[in-house]
Amino acid sequence: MASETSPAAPTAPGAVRIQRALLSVSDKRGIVDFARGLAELGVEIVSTGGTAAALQEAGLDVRAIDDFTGFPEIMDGRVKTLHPRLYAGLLAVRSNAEHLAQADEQQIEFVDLVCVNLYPFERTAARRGVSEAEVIENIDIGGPTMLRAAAKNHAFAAVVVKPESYDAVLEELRDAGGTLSMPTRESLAAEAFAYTARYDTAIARWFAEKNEDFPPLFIRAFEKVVDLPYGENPHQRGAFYAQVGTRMNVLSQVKQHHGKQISYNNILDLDSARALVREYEVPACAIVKHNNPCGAALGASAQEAYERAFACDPMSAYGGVIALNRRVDRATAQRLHEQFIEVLIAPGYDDDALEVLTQKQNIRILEDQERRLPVLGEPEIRQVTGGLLVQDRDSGRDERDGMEVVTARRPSEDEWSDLLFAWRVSRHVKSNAIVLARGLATVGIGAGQMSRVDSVRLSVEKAQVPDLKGAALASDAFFPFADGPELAIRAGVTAVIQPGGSVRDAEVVAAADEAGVAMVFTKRRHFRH
Ligand SMILES: NC(=O)c1ncn([C@@H]2O[C@H](COP(=O)(O)O)[C@@H](O)[C@H]2O)c1NC=O
Repeated sequence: MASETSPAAPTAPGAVRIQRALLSVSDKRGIVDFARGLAELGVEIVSTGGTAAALQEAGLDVRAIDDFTGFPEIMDGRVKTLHPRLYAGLLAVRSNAEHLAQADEQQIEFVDLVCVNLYPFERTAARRGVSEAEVIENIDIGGPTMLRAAAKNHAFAAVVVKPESYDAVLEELRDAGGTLSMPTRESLAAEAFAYTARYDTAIARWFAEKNEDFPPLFIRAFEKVVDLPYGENPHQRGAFYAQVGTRMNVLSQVKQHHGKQISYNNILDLDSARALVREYEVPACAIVKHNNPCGAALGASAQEAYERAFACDPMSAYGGVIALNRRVDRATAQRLHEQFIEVLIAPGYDDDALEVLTQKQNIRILEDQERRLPVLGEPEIRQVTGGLLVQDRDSGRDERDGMEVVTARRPSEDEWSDLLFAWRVSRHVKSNAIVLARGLATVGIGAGQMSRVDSVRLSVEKAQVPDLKGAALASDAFFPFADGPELAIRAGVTAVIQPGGSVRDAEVVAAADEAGVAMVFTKRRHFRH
C-alpha cells in the first residue's frame, strides 16, 4: 500500500509533503524536540533501537524499524535498517508508473524524510589508545546508505544530517502546511553528500595512515574554521580550513585575548614562530617577519630571551610576530610594549602583563594553550598548479653525536652551543639560509637569497654588533665555494656548521683551517623553500 503524496491538500510546485520520517541518530542532541515537532504535524515516526528508546522515553509514539521492515535488528546493530523494504520506500521515483506499480505489488511504504547522523568515527579514531576493533565498529554502514538514498531521491524525499538544521526544517514544515520545497531538499541533499564524503574521507585516511607509504589516492577533507579579513593581499579573499581528523591545527589551542582578527599572513608567521620556540626547553623567543625569523634567542627568562632576540635586528622586528615559550610577566610586557607588534603568542600572561599589553589597540595577544609538543605524523603538503607536493616533515633533531668536526681545530664548548643553536634556527629560515649566533642569540640572519654568498653578506651586514668575533655560523646547505665562509671569517666568525657534501668541500675546509676556524659537518641538509 504505497502512500503517495496526499491528493487532499494542495502542495506548491516541487514541494513534498512529509508524512513519514525515519529517525536514526547517534548524536541525539535535539532529536526529541525535532520528533515532537514532526509528530505534531501528523508525521509518522519510524526509528531504530536507541533513537526509538529516547523518543519513547520522552512520551512520543514511535514505530520500530523492525515493524517497518518486518526484519529484526540483528548482529549488535550491524544490520538494522539495511532492508529492501526501506530502500524501495526511499528510492522509488514517485512519478514513475512502473515504480509505483512495483511498490504497490511489494506493499512498500514510502519514507519522505530521513534524519540520520552517523557513528562518531572521527572522534573514536582520534582517541588515544583506542582499539582497532572499536574504530572499525564505528564505521557506520546503514546510516550513510540511508543518507545517500534519500539525498539521491531528493526530488521526492528530504534528508537531514545536522541537529542545527532541525529548527529550520520544522519551521518550513509549519509554514508550508507540512511540505518542504525543492530548494530546501536540494540544499539538504548537498549537505548530506558533503557529510558522507567527509565521513568516508576520515575512514580512508585512517586506513592510509596504517601504511607509511604515500597512498595512490591522497584523500583529505578540510573544514572551514573562519573567513579571514582577506588573503595575502587585500584584493584576495581568504579563509582558514582545518584538516578533518587531525588532533590539532595552528589555531585549535590558541585563545585570543586582545586585538583585531588574526589575518592570513599572521597565521603563516605565527605557525613559523611557534615552531621555532618549540625547539627549546629553556626560555626562547622568536620574532618572525614574512615567514623568516629576524631574531631568535634563548635566555634565563622570557624577558631576556625577548630582549636578545629583538637586538638581532630591531629594524626588521617592527610589526613582527613574536613567539615566546614562557608566560609573560609585567616586566616582559613593559619591554614588549615599547615596540610595534602585530601578534604576540605565549603560553600565558600575568594579569598585570595583560594590563600593560592591552593599552595598545592593535596588538593581537594570543595564548598558546597547547601544552604538549604535538607529534605531527601528517606529511607536509604544498599546493602547486593543479596538484600537491607531499613530503615527510623535516622533523627530528640533529644531535652533536652524529656530526663530524672536519677542521684541525675543534669547536670550544661555547662554540658548540652556538653552533647547535644556530643550526636549529637555520631550519626555520628560508633557503639559502645563513644564521650567525653568539651567546645563544642570533646576531645576523641572511634569508631567502638566491646565492649562498649573498645570504652570508646579508647576515654579516645585518649584524648589529661592532664585529662578529667569536660568532658561529650555520648554513642550511653546503657551501658550493669557499667565498661564503671566507666572507664570514673576515667578519670575525670562528666556527661554522653546515651539512658538507660539496665537490669543493676540501677548498671550503682548507679556508677554515687556514684561518684557524672550527668547522662541523652535520651530514643533513635543511632547505626550506
Ligand atoms: N546497520 C544499520 O543498518 C544501521 N542503520 C542505522 N545505523 C546507525 O545507527 C545509529 C542510530 O542507532 P540507534 O538508534 O540504535 O542509537 C545511527 O548513527 C545510524 O547511522 C546503522 N548502523 C550501522 O551501520
